[in-house]
Amino acid sequence: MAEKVLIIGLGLIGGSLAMNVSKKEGHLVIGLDQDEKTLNMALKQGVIHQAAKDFEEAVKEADICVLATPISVTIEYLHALQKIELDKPLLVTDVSSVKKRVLEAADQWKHPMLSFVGGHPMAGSHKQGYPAAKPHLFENAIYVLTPSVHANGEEANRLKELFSETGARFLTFTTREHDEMTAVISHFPHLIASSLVHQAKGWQDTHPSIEHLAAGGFKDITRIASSNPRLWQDIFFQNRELLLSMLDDWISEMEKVRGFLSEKDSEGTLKYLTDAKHYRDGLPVKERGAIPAFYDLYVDIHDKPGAIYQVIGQLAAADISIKNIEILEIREGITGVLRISFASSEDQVQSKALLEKNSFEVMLQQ
Ligand SMILES: NC(=O)c1ccc[n+]([C@@H]2O[C@H](COP(=O)([O-])OP(=O)(O)OC[C@H]3O[C@@H](n4cnc5c(N)ncnc54)[C@H](O)[C@@H]3O)[C@@H](O)[C@H]2O)c1
Ligand SMILES: O=C(O)C(=O)C[C@]1(C(=O)O)C=C[C@@H](O)C=C1
Repeated sequence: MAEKVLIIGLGLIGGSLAMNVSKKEGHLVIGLDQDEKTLNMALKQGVIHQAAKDFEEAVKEADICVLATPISVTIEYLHALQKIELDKPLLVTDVSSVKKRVLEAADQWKHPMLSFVGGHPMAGSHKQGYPAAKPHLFENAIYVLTPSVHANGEEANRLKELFSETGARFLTFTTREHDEMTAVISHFPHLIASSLVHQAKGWQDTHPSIEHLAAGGFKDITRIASSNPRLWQDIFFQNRELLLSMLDDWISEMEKVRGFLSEKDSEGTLKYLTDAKHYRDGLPVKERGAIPAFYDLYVDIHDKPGAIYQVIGQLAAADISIKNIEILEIREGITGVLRISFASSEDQVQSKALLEKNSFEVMLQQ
């Protein structure tokens, strides 16, 4: 069914969703953003069909409204929506990383025309704004739906249909389940990543070379510390109670690790690391989220001109398409590691065989 879809907030997430919705036959995408440059860019690129000037007018025109603004702003919009006189039904959804207060606001609605199904695509980036948006951001990602008390299954199905071009997989959870799980696998890790960066920064004065030693491991684990601080401050405060309780658990966990080291408990330490490795290695890899979505190969390369070209040139000659490429670690005069991601395991296995035939050292991760 053709729908008029209003997307408020055309940043990383809203812009990426708009790129998918505007591909759908017959759908009219209306964009609204406080940043005029963003709005103009999206309009110029055909990602939205109309730029709205007035919230109330745009809401009255739409069949579906997607709130893709910072969480506190989304909650303000939810309060504002119930004051608008509508003469046709409006299905509202959001993309917020924390759901408790969002659903509290929507559950309070007494408006006969309004219904709400919360949404949260579990994919993103440390980058922000419309320029970082991309249509394939949600490919293979989990897209969590959290229906409000007034919503029915049909409304969730309308959203699944609306976002069908994203390639995401939909799962429904209660608000509490969602907020607990995202606190564990997204919000708390973010807090730890920022604290690790602070720890390194603290050692910088006494060890000025420390920044040059920050290689693959540190960069991998702290990438998310480069995200938009304002957005994450909002997320931390929206999920404050759960994060406080997780900080207490973490402090006891660190006491346990401290005990292994102070007691020279090598068996305990080995078991701790082994258990973590087994759990981490068993996490699903074909979904986006904590673990990359693609099929990865790790290729050892030498630090000399043309080294990377030799690898990708051979894959190109064999007509194998690469989804992503990243230099994980390369130090002057020493070998580095190239992480190449493929969309299918066939491409991954074929590339491994090809590169090994040409004397590259390759490790496969599935
Ligand atoms: N960044 C991620 O990785 C990620 C992933 C999933 C969900 N989310 C959620 O998505 C939402 C947006 O995050 P983002 O990363 O896209 O941020 P962003 O900064 O890239 O985009 C936010 C957009 O909202 C606009 N905006 C802000 N206030 C507005 C207002 N009052 N009216 C209209 N437009 C306004 C901004 O101009 C900007 O274009 C947040 O609620 C966040 O929790 C983020
Ligand atoms: O990839 C990243 O940079 C992200 O932080 C994405 C991430 C995550 O924690 O996985 C961040 C917040 C979201 O609500 C969903 C996804």
